[in-house]
Amino acid sequence: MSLSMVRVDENRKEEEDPLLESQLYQKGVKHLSENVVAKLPKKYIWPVSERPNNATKGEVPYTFKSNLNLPIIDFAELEGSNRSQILKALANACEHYGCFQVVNHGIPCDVTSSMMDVGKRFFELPFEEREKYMTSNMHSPVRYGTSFNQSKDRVFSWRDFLKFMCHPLSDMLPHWPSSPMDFRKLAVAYVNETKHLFLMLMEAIVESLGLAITNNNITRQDNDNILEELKDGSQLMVVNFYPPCPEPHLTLGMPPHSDYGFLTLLLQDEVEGLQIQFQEKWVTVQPIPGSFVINVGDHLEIFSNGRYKSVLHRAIVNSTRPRISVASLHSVPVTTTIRPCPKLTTETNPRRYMDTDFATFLEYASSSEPKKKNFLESRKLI
Ligand SMILES: O=C(O)CCC(=O)C(=O)O
Ligand SMILES: [Fe+2]
Repeated sequence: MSLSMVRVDENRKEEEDPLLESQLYQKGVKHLSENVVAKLPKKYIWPVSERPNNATKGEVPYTFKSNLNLPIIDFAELEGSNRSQILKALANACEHYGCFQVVNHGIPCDVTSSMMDVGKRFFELPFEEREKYMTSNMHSPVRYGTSFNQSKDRVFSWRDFLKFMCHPLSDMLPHWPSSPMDFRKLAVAYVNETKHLFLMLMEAIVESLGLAITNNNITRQDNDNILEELKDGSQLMVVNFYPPCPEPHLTLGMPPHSDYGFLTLLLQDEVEGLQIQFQEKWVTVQPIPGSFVINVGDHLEIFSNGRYKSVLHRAIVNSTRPRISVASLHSVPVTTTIRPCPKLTTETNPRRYMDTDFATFLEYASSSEPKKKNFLESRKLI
């Protein structure tokens, strides 16, 4: 295909052949950023009200730069005499922010940096190699793609991604990319470490909800057996790649959404881009090298009967630096029903969400455009 066919002119009258043009967009933004454009193609231009605000042309759109201190949880302190204080901080973060950063989490630095590095090398492979994993099938164990849902999105997002399922590991592993050659080895180490950290965090979160968890008086009913379910639960890894964008103030790397699971463990490089909504404003999460951003997902909001809130977040892009993030999404097994924990509902605080399961979510996600917290809204009883 001749790229000149989609070269963007001054007035953004770009399309000579809509079919060729859409084929080009389907190849993703890495391809686009390497081949065309001094201006952003129309397909990526978001309505004014949804663009990153406060940015002028050519600037990196750092909205509301750093006037928020996102809670930082020192994971090592959870094991010490400060545990009850840290649990309070955790509860506060999950109730009021839906998000916190974890430092001293115990995952070796070479495991996190190798995952970032091999993710980056995957996106450096020739397109023909990456293309092998392109599919619109949401149930596929591995999926390479662009935007959010490239067969449905009317406006595209400036992101390419690689998603791979991780549970059960031995069944999933043979489907993962075989190139770069060390991809599987490094990703397995990362998957195991993040799963362990997720379970430790959930143990603390269950305790912070007032559900007994001490070794001597743990009761199955109290925590509704949730920790056991999570041990055998689903894990999805998403590597996001955001190349430099010619007009970042007009687009988004990822539109506002909440994650579906219990928690997402997000590893980001040193380039800013993640924003969370806090008190109706978009706030940039300052990367802390080696730390994880932890997002409360919809399933934890449901389990806690609305006490902990899933966080609305999005990614913005910039004109100079590529950015990578790796999200690890965790939940119960795909066949398990998710419902408010009975211990957290009372006559005066009745159940706020109806039963839901993964199948319903996947159905929803593949049939409609993601809009904010719409899925969760559709599960609300009151
Ligand atoms: O890249 C980011 O910072 C956000 C990624 C994200 O929200 C996701 O993968 O669900
Ligand atoms: Fe997300």
